[in-house]
Amino acid sequence: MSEPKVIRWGILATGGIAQTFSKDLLVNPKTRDVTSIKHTIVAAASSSGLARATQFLKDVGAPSDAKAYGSYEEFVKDPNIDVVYVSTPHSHHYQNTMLVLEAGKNVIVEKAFTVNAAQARKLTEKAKEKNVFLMEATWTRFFPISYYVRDIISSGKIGIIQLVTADNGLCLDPEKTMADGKHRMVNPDLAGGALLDSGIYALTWLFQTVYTTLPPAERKAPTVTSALKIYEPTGAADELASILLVFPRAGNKDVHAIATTSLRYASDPLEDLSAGPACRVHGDQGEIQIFPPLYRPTRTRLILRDGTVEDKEWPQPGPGKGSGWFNGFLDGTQPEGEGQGMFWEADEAAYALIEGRKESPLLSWEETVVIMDVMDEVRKQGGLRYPEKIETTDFPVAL
Ligand SMILES: NC(=O)C1=CN([C@@H]2O[C@H](COP(=O)(O)OP(=O)(O)OC[C@H]3O[C@@H](n4cnc5c(N)ncnc54)[C@H](OP(=O)(O)O)[C@@H]3O)[C@@H](O)[C@H]2O)C=CC1
Ligand SMILES: O=C1OC[C@@H](O)[C@H](O)[C@H]1O
Repeated sequence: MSEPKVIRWGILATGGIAQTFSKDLLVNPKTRDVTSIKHTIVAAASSSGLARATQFLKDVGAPSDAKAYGSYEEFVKDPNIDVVYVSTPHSHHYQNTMLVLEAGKNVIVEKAFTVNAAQARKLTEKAKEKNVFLMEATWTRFFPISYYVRDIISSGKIGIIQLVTADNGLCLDPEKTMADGKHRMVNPDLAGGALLDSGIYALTWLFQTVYTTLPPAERKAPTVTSALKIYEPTGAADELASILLVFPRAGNKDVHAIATTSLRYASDPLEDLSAGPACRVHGDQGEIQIFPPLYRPTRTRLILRDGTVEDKEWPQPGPGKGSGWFNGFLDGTQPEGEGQGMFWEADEAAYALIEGRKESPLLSWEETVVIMDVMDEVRKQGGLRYPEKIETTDFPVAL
């Protein structure tokens, strides 16, 4: 058997999710039956200084020769990096990713991809110009459970899709846990709010079931009707979003799709799945249900009109090596004995690099831009605009 191809990662920013992602990168791929590739970390950069980057590399167990940088600008010049993972707050994605692209490097960017669609378009144009790989790192798309759900729909098992509902509610108690308003979840300067942070997962399920499952030529952007509730303590971030999308389809087969998201209620209040599914894809022959949390679901139920009921569990493989941020990320809990699941998106990037692809068919540049267009429209209808310095497409801008 040939040796696995090693992909050399650079980590831009050293916060919570960067730790989880980096630890997942270093999980042995054989634990998920992947043998053709392997990931390593060759560099990390922190805007907080060299010491922070050095400590980060130690904490995540990176190889001892991985290089620490105290500035993003120096880091992007490192010739040893094959691909960069950008994990700053939403507000910074555009500036940081443009910096990486200008340096001619491949890059994946945490969700939400950018603050707005204009920024998303600029980044895809730049990736095209530089002929490099670019992908929104919405990890859930690349889980085996997502492949399964998309396949169920494409196979026609549940018939013609009529309606999809998806809810991602995070019960964060923001006035208590983020009382000073500086946390990225509620801070307007960091493009905080439910929509961009957790609403993206509800939208991900709508899009990957209704849009991604069609051949690209048949995909049409949806119309948007929505309501937002503003989080009053910080004034310019949303705490609740309700979105109705109508996806046009030929032959009177339009699909209605509803996404809801919140910082105050949980999709699964007892965290035991007793609240039922968080996403339901209704076809005229049955439905596929996905249980919460929608950012990291581990259970599906298929119900067909012929009486079939099929429950499936989708535990994440590999050791639980992450820092434990999900299920509320504030209490540090994580399912015992499970991997986090961030390695799937890294694998997707690795395959693309090896095959010379510049984007992922599971989340194309075009689809990312359409999703950002939807979020722009929701913010427009809800009267939510962030500070100009993070909405701008000017580059470089110091934030
Ligand atoms: N995929 C997933 O499941 C998750 C994704 N995310 C996404 O990851 C991104 C980061 O989230 P998370 O890791 O929780 O955030 P953190 O606040 O924990 O980390 C963000 C990091 O960005 C860097 N940074 C640069 N400038 C700033 C600034 N002005 N304010 C704050 N941080 C700054 C800092 O790193 P440094 O000092 O080293 O430069 C900081 O540690 C977001 O896009 C979020 O939506 C978050 C959680 C889960
Ligand atoms: O991306 C995310 O997924 C899990 C949540 O806990 C977190 O708020 C969010 O940023």
